[in-house]
Amino acid sequence: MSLNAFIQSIPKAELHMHLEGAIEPALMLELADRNGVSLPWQSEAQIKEAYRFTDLQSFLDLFYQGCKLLITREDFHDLTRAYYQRAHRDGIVHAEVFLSLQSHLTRGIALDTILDGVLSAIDDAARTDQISGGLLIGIQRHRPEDDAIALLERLHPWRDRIAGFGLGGAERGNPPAKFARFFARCKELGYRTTAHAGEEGPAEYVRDTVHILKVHRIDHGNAAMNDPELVRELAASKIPFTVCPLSNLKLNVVASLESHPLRAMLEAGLHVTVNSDDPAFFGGYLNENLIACADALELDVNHLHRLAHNSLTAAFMPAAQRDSHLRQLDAVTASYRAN
Ligand SMILES: Nc1ncnc2[nH]cnc12
Ligand SMILES: [Zn+2]
Repeated sequence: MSLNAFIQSIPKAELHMHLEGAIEPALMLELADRNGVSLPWQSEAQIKEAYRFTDLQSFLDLFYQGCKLLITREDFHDLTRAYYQRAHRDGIVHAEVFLSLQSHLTRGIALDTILDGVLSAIDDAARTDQISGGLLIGIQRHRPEDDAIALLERLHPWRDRIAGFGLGGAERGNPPAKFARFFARCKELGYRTTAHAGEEGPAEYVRDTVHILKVHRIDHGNAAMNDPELVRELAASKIPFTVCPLSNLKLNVVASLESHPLRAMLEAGLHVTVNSDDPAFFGGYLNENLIACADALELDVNHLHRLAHNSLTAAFMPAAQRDSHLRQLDAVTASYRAN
């Protein structure tokens, strides 16, 4: 079995993927047609041509444009279902997905419409493909903290269907401390939390995200590597990092995949996982991220086993289910090593 086939065959979790970042060009055209929304592009090739980003903000501008195509329950359902079908083909056994609710609510789309569409597709995936899912509500950090708190309270009736809350959007100029009250309230209500940190922001943002927001996971976290003392602390605490290599490449967070910190993060003892972030925009789903990193960073079976193991233990998943996937992972890895 080749290393790429091994990557395909191991059970793994994806923990950092924005649903609106999974709108493939073909679906974009279909949604525009279905909803009578005009697009500046006529073909899939033209859409792909537009995906040249200079930084995070240049990408977010397009990401928010794409959000406007999502209007009906079916739109949210079809997008979510398409992602889970693709995840299942990649050998993903559990996927937690971010939803940028505020982008849809502020356009006047009803909360019921959005959540029914997404949650029904997550249920379909569990029933049809035995892939478990989790919905993470992604708060946008350029908006006021009070809006996030109001949304948190409004979501109370769905509390049993929400796996956790995250924080994304433009990092520079929106430091973690801006959301201290929001994350304290999440904690009071018993929610799991994650936050993007150290993607474009400095190591200090990663430290504050852990110390002030007290999140369960860090999304990205690359900049932590600029602070050796922080790395030692985060390695000891075993806090998971959801790293997104192809995203980092496309948004110029790294100059090349060869210079990506993923391998150094693993070797420093950080609890690193690999994820696709916005796969339709960045040219790769989870396996493509893993394969590209294996190539560029010369990862071997031990690294890849560790990454899959980390993804399963970092997931917001019941222990019995996690342990069953871990046993399967060890069995597949042992058989690969034996051949
Ligand atoms: N890579 C990213 N960083 C911050 N916010 C995002 N929203 C969608 N993708 C994102
Ligand atoms: Zn992200």
